[in-house]
Amino acid sequence: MSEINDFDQPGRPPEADPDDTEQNTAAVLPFKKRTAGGEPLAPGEVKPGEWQADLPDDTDTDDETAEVTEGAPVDPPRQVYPPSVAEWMAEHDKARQPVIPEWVKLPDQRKAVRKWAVRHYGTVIGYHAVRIPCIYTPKLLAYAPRGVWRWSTAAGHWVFDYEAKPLRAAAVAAEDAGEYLRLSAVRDDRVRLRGIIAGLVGVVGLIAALALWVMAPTWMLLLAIATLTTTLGVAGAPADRPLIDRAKVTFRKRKLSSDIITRAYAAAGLTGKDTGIAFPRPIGRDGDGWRVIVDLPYGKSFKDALAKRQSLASGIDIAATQLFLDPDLTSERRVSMWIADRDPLAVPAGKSPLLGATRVDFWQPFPWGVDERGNPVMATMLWLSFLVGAVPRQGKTFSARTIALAAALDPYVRLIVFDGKASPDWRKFALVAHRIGFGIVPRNGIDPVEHLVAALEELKGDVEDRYHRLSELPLHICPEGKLTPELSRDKKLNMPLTLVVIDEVQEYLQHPVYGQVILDLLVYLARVAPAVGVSVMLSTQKPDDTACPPKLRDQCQGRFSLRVGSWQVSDVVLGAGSYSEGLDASRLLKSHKGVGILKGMTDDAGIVRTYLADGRDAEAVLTRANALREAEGTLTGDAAGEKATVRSADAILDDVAMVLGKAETKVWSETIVDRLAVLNEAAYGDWAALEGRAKADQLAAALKPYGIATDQVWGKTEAGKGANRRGIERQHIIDAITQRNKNRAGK
Ligand SMILES: Nc1ncnc2c1ncn2[C@@H]1O[C@H](COP(=O)(O)OP(=O)(O)OP(=O)(O)O)[C@@H](O)[C@H]1O
Repeated sequence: MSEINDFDQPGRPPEADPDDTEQNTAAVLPFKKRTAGGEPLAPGEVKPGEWQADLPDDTDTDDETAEVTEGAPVDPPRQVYPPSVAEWMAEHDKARQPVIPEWVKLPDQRKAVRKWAVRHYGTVIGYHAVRIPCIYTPKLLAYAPRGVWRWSTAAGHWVFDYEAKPLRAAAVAAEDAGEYLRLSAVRDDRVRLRGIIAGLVGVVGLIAALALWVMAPTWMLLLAIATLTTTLGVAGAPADRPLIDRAKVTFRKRKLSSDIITRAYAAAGLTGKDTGIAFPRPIGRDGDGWRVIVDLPYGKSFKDALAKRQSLASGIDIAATQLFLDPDLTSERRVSMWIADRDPLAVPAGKSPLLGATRVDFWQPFPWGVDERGNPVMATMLWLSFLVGAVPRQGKTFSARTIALAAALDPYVRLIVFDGKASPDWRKFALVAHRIGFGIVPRNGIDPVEHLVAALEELKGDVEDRYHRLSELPLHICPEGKLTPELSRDKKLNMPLTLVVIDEVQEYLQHPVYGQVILDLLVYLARVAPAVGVSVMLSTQKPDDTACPPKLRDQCQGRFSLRVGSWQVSDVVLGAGSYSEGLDASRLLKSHKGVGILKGMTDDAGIVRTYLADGRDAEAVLTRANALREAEGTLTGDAAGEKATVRSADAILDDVAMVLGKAETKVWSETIVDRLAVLNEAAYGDWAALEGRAKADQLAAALKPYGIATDQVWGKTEAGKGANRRGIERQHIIDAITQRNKNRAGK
């Protein structure tokens, strides 16, 4: 009887018994168990991915006659179904390489490869050209004598049949005279023939050398000497020291194996003793890195792997910035890893291709950057509002500006640009912007904050008007009730695509007087305006609830977060739940300038290394955009030198003060609205047309941002009369105006 070995595997057919089972011919020795990594297994431990058979309790060894009962296996062997034809074809489709590589088809990539080739080979050629006279030539001259010696020795050995010498020596040692004489005769014949050949070659060589010396032009003689010296120098060079230096450093590129990945998952605690990871697809190269698909043990999820990202990177022995984890829609336990050869985010994407563009169609996606693998990322601002957030100096302004530059190069896009920080970054947009303002401090008689409020109110009116007009247009012109490229470019309709850019928006939102008004207007525009071709792009270094309230952030479908301080802030910019999807902008490093995580612009979310357009580039583009707009007759508003005839947003305070008599301490709201309509029919006519309470509500809403209450307490002062009516105290208005004037003076 043979012992049952612990390593017997289920599913493996039983070995046929040897013919003579009675005879004890060999003892079965138990092997030491070993893990995949070669370590001996602890007792009871199982190799990952293997089943351990539950053997019947064999303690009753005294009972020699006990029979092993055969029954249905607890875990029947897994059935492996052959792939269907569709699966087989899909698998082969995936594996097929494109006939023409992608980089040949895409002009951007072609250009990049061309530039790289010129740069790379130019450097290599230059590197060697410098070294030819001062390093390579002296080395060749030094090695040439040894080359002469090596060649002549080799020629001598050949002529005198040196290779057969050991055979002759062996015949002598064996005292085999017959064999020795036979070998000597062969050698004599061979030496005679080879001597003649060598002599002829020598004579021809000498004649050729003399002919060259006497007849050849100097350049040919020099060339011949250089060739001979180089050949002799190469022949004489020591084998361990290269004659030519390397012009490039070879980067560390290790081959990844499943053992390394298994080690990493075990080190990160994602696999247990009895549970291993599986590799549904072979590990393969993907761009400048490796693509590894891993199935975690049952019960573990992508989130677990994400939480252990640092440990996984350490287990693979790479920097955390080289490891990218993506979820897989087919299974919660499947993790797709991309392991870059080196940190791809520290490599800038380079200059924006827009710098060379003469014009852009803003209805089409435009190049904004590249992803971590160098694939182009196209951006679009159609039908969405966009929020950019980051800590300072990471490239927030530059990345938003590249989008605004694309808009500037489409002469039919109206631009409204405000920069809360008044930095030089946006100044040149004055060449094209319909409305523009810098900072929050009034200069040259213009208050940029009031200008912003007026611009947003103007835009709000425009948006409402667009909705009315689009719904009135016949279906064949406006099929979905939405703006179309044709409609947006029809100057008579005056409904161009509009991009509102507000950099450092928190400066405006925290403004003591207009902050609330601006917030309300932006919430309205971000929510309602994209459908009629008006997009809002906001950027902020303070995305928190006070500086940029959630009611505004939540309206932004598109989000872009460059480096932030923590994953919580990253979630604030990118939207709640982004971290659990693997999107965490706090992982980005300080050196990752212009790099961020994009979400919501398209179906895909991921890393974008934005293209660079510096101040000078931006100026060149905007000068071109200005000329383009002038030629197309689309230069409007501030850029066209138009004086904005806008009422300041807080004009309501002055108007109310004006309609209150000096002796009146308190006046009913309805009365004030009626008087306002008389004062300025265009501004307040609609209010006066409202019925009863609606009139008072309208006034209350307009005065609320300035802290003026139109309260019911008022009603109680005149016993019983109009207790539920509302009104205004004159003193409140005076206080608000005083405060407003103080704020203005303090700016
Ligand atoms: N795409 C990019 N590629 C390379 N470098 C970039 C890129 N974008 C920005 N930078 C670098 O980062 C610096 C900071 O950029 P930017 O002014 O846009 O940052 P910011 O986040 O707006 O800073 P702040 O909050 O101070 O305004 C730039 O001066 C530039 O050198």
